[in-house]
Amino acid sequence: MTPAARIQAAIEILDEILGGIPVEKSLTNWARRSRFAGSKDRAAVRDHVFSAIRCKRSFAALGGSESGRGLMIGAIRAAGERLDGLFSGERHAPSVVTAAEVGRDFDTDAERLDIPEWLWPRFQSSLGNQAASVAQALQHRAPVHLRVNLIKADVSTAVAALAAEDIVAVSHPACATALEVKEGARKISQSTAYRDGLVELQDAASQAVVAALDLRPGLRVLDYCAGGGGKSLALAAHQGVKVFAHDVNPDRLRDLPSRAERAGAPVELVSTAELDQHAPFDVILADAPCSGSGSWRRAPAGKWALTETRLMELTEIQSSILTKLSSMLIQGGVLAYATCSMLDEENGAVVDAFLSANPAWSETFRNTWLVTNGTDGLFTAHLMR
Ligand SMILES: C[S@@+](CC[C@H](N)C(=O)[O-])C[C@H]1O[C@@H](n2cnc3c(N)ncnc32)[C@H](O)[C@@H]1O
Repeated sequence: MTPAARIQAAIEILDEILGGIPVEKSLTNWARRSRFAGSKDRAAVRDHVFSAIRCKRSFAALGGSESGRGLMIGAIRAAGERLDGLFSGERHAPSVVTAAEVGRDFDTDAERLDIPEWLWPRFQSSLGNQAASVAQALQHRAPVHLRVNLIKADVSTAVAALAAEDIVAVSHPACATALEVKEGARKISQSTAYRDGLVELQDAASQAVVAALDLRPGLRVLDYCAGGGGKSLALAAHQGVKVFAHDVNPDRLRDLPSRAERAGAPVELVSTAELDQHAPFDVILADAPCSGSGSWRRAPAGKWALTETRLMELTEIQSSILTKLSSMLIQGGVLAYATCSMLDEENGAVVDAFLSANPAWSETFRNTWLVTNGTDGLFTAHLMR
């Protein structure tokens, strides 16, 4: 496909997404009806689509409309590139840009920074003078990080195994097990290093949330909101630690047994009904459902889907999870609260409200990771009674 044809494909996919079709579904639909597209074409179209969703407000302003075409015109203007070679009207290329398709100046900072207008004041109160740089970081794609699975390999062995398959990875400062992939990211899932369980795809700050726990042999650890199980596997990579994985939606745990098998990291799945018979636990990780604001680079549609009402609902769910889990911990155990959000309402405010309502509890650790430091944005706090 020519560069112009890739843009035309992105325009069609974006129109579907703006019409309400989920991002991955729309990309898959396009790939199915475009058998002529090679893997490089698919990757390039995907990059166009994700970039346009991350920057939906600013590209729409620059491109003159919130349509697939407007977003792609805005993308090209934002990159300072010429439109005429791409919007040529030739075969498979988008039609020539008309005089009506003019861009305009940004109305607000939130529009320039691609944050929903209602959210910008909260973003500023959470992040202070870092709000603008964090919002700018969210306009760009996330790096690819790996976790070295210490059950199978040490860091240098994993780096060498990846290098043998033309995947260049270097240590990331956020966590001792974290690697940042510099070259060959698209080869990871087919690589022997990945298939043999030497490495897992996992953001460095997600690894750091687990590394912040003092995990010793013999501890019984519950990952209460295990989801796909990324953190369960990181927990289970600690020798002698017994990991129980739970999720209110058991479907989300579906792939965890095969992932645990590949990693050589035993994890026991626990249903909601079985929790009481396994309690109390020494450590509970509550990686709570949240806005996902710390991972909006990877899942940018979430940035535009979030509403004030949903944010309020999430904070209520977060608080209720903490309250529920506080009765499942041994005396002297650690309740670790975590989110992949950078909004104070979901982080410090939830923990502070819990501590005010439960004076026997205290906080022993708190940290926030911001996207400006090259990881996803995450928060964690350790609570003890
Ligand atoms: C942030 S995700 C977990 C991500 C996962 N820990 C990981 O590292 O990949 C939050 C999870 O919480 C689950 N969840 C939502 N509401 C819940 C609730 N009330 N109790 C327990 N889990 C819940 C969701 O199904 C979702 O899988």
